Amino acid sequence: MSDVAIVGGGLAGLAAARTLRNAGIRCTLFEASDKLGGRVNSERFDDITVDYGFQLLNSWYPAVKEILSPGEYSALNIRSFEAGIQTVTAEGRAFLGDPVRSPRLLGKLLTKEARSAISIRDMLALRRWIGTEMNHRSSLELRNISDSRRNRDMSVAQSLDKSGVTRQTRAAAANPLLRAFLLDTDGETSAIFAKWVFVTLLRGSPAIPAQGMGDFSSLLSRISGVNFEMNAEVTRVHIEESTDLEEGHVDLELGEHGRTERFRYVILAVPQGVEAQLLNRSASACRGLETFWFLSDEPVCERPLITVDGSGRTPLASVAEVTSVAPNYAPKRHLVQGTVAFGGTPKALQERDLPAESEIRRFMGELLGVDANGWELVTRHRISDAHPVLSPRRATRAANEDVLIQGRLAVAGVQHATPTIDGALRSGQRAANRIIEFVGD
Ligand SMILES: Cc1cc2nc3c(=O)[nH]c(=O)nc-3n(C[C@H](O)[C@H](O)[C@H](O)COP(=O)(O)OP(=O)(O)OC[C@H]3O[C@@H](n4cnc5c(N)ncnc54)[C@H](O)[C@@H]3O)c2cc1C
Repeated sequence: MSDVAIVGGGLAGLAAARTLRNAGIRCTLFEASDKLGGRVNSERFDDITVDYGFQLLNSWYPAVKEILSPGEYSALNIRSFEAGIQTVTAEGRAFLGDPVRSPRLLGKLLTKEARSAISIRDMLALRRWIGTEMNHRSSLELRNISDSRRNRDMSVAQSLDKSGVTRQTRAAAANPLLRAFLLDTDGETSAIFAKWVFVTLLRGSPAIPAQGMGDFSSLLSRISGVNFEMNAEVTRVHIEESTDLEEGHVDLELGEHGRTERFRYVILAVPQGVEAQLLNRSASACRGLETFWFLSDEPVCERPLITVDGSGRTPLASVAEVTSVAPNYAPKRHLVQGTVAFGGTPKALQERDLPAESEIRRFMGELLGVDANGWELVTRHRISDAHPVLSPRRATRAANEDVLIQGRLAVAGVQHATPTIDGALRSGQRAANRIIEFVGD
C-alpha cells in the first residue's frame, strides 16, 4: 500500500503535492482531465493565447511567493496592469487606485470629471472602511480570525451601509469592484474577506504571466517525487477507520471500470460539487462568469488598466486589453476580454438571462469608447462554478471545520479557504500539513 494520494490536480492539489515533497513524502496524484492546473489554465488558437476565463494573479499574493521559489516566480515573467482601476460612471471616467504607487494616476484622480463621479471625501471614507484590514501582511486565513472579529462580520452590503460612503460612490466604485473581483452583484460576501481583496489591490497589482495563466499551473506542476496519473477520475472514496494505525486506509475507485487503489492517507482537492458527491455532503452556492475574447486590429485601451462599469448601464464585470500588458497573448494584434458575472443568489443575473455576443460586443465598445463592430471573436468561456460564495456564515463554517476526516482524509480546495488563487494554495498547504503530522509517525 502506498502512503499518500492526492485527488485533483488544481492549484490546491499541486500546492499539497509541493508541501509533501518539501517534507520528503512521495505521493500519487490522480487528475480527472488531461491537464494540471484545474480552473487556472490557458488555451491556444494558432498563435493566440487565451486564459480559461479572465483571471488575474495579484502580484502581492503571499502564498504564490511562498510556494514558488524566487527563480520560478521570476520565470513567470509577471506583467502587471497599472495599480488602479478605471470606472466608467454616468458622469465620466474615474480612476481608483493608490496615487503613491501609480503617480500617473494622480492627475487623473484630480480631474473635474473624476471628482464629480467620486469625491475625495468618499475616497477617504472608503479607506476608513477598509480600516485596520490594511495592516494585513499575509493571506487571509479564515481560521486565524478571532471569534470576536468573526462575530462582528457581516455582508459587505451591510458593512458599506454603515460606513458613510455615499450611495453614488458605492455605485461608481465599491460595487463594480465587488462585481469584477468577487463576481458579487448583490453585496452578499463576507465584509472581512471583501476588505482583504481590496487590500490585495492596494498592495499589489492585477497581473498575468507573459505567456498566459497556464504557465503558472505548468510551473507549479513541476514537482519531483510525484507520480501523476492523468485522465484518472476518482468515482468513489471509501474510508476504513481503525484504531490500529497500520489497518486504517482509504480506497479510491477509479474510472468506469472501478479499478481500486488503496492508500493510507488521501488529500481530496476537487471542486466543491465533486467533493459533495464523493463525501455525500451538500454543496453551497457558486458564482459563475462568462468571458468573451475578441481580437482587434487597433489598440483598444489607451493605458494598461482594467475597466469596470460604474454606471450600471451594462452587465459587464470587467473589460481589459490583455495585450496592453502581455503582447505575447496575440502577437501583432490586440486581445480584449469582457466578462459578465452571474448566479450566486436568486437576486443576481441568472445564467438563462445572459446577454448575447452581439450585446456584449456593443457594451464593451460603449465602456471603452471604441467601435467594436470589426472585432473578431476568438472564443468564449462560460463557467458556472467559478467561485463558491463566501458569505459571513460560510466563512465561519470554513474557519471552524477540521479539514481532516476520520483521521485519514484531508479536504482542500477553495471551498475550504478564500475563493482566490491565494486561498487555493493555502488550502492545499494546510491539508498536506495535516497529513504530514501522521505520516511521520
Ligand atoms: C474564470 C475564473 C477566473 C478566476 N479569476 C481569479 C482571479 O482573478 N484571481 C483569483 O485569485 N482567483 C481567481 N479565480 C479563482 C481560482 O482560480 C480558483 O478558485 C482556484 O484555481 C481553484 O483551485 P482548486 O484547486 O480549489 O480547484 P480546481 O482548479 O477546480 O481543481 C480541481 C481539480 O480536480 C480535478 N477533478 C475534479 N473531479 C475529479 C475527480 N473525480 N477525480 C480526479 N480529479 C478530479 C479537476 O479536473 C481539477 O483539475 C478564478 C476562477 C475562475 C474559474
